[in-house]
Amino acid sequence: MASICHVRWIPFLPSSLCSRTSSVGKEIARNIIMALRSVRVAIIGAGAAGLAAARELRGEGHVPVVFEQAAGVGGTWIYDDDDADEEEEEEEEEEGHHHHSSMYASLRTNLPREVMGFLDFPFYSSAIINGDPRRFPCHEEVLRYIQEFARRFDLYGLIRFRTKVLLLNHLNKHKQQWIVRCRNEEEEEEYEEEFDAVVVCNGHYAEPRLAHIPGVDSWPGKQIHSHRYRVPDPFLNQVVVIIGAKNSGGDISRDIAGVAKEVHMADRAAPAARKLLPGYHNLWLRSMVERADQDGTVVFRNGGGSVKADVIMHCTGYKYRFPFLLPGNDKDDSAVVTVDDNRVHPLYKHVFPPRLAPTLSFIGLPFKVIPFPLFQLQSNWVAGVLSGRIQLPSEHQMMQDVTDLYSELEAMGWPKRHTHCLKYNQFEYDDWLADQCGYSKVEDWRKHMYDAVSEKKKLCPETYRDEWDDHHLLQQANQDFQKYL
Ligand SMILES: Cc1cc2nc3c(=O)[nH]c(=O)nc-3n(C[C@H](O)[C@H](O)[C@H](O)COP(=O)(O)OP(=O)(O)OC[C@H]3O[C@@H](n4cnc5c(N)ncnc54)[C@H](O)[C@@H]3O)c2cc1C
Repeated sequence: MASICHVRWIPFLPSSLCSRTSSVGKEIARNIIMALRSVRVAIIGAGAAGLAAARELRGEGHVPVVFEQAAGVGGTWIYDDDDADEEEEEEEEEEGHHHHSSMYASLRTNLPREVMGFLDFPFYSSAIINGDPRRFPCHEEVLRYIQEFARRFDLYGLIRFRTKVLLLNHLNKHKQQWIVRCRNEEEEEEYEEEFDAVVVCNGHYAEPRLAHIPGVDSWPGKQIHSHRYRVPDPFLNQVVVIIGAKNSGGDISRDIAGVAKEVHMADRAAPAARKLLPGYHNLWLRSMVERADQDGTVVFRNGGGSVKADVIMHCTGYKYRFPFLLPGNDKDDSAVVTVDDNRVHPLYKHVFPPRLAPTLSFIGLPFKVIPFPLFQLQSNWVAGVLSGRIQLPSEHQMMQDVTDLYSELEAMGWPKRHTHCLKYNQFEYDDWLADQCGYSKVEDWRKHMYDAVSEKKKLCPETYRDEWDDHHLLQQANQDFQKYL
């Protein structure tokens, strides 16, 4: 690192740290004049993760440049009502146009705004006309919030819009610097630029993962993935089988039930006997799909019956994809990272590939988490490691940590594809990061509110967004937010 970086005196603390310092942070504050390295960093993506990274990196004294293939900030939250089919989308991708977002028209957040927002930039309801003041607002409100974050922290000037990163390559055999090859859509030109480090924030809700259904190739109906779902109208009077009953599956089933003839929501955890959902005459919970037949029938597992269906919709999640990384060869260790059954390997604490740390990092890979605060903590960690404020263990120790994690997951019977799922330990992870960064731990009210909402969602999937009983937590959150006004 030393040969490629500029050493600078930085007489201030990293941006968001100022307001959330723990005793470790105060210790850092005492040594307020620190010699820190400043590096030029390429950030791929201007979604919530890329913006958090840009803010933290600049706050630490680095020089970030954000590459964004779309024309605006917000990533996933930019709703796009064009329901392009697969072929069209592939063509668009080849031509370098930005990928399709996965938002659908009726989407409301599945987290309350208090929980969802960045740690020191509360997600208040926007005061603008046509704003959505609800606790679980529509997607437009989230986009406005992200845009406001970019404005408030003056990030727009760091972003090169309509510029897609095509390839990342090492500058030399010591692998200390990166060449970013990109294409500017406006100028219709490709160019290369050198950076000391790269932070990958390209999101992971764009590459659909499909359920394997025996016989589906000769089944005559239509298959789509929730990635392409926008509005219920095309499903008028149709019989629709939805695979997956998590956030998207649950919401889209209810959305479609308003117009479809029948909706059958298949879920791994559902019992064999079909169950009509309360409040509906045409929406059933079914066991998982066993096979699809040539005559249009879809058969459910465990003797769960069958139905003649027009459409199968896969609400089965997404795959990690980094098309700008050379695939390399896992055997001779030349691959930057590999993606095997949705495990991005090897990554220390889901962020740094040990061999290339800290010049390459990934923000936002964990799922089943509260994303924005996690992006902020990971970004501050990366910024601190790049400047030398925070130390990483040796490459060997980081690899050992990765191996230990895999052994733990295996012992728990956890599938490989859930390597980055932090369903049971997100707060432990967040607090570990906070500790590294000198932040205070994630607020207790946020943790309790998240748990309370998760429970309520399970019990009352129809109403959890509009009825709640966590008033005391809400009060604590609002009190806490006062300090950021
Ligand atoms: C349907 C749906 C509902 C959700 N609901 C919630 C919710 O209620 N609450 C919540 O907190 N989270 C929710 N999420 C999770 C959401 O994805 C995260 O909140 C967050 O927005 C992800 O941000 P990101 O920056 O990691 O990725 P993205 O928002 O996907 O941003 C990635 C950016 O990288 C750009 N990019 C990708 N490749 C390149 C390239 N090669 N060159 C240049 N630019 C590139 C993309 O154009 C995009 O702008 C939801 C996600 C989905 C799909």
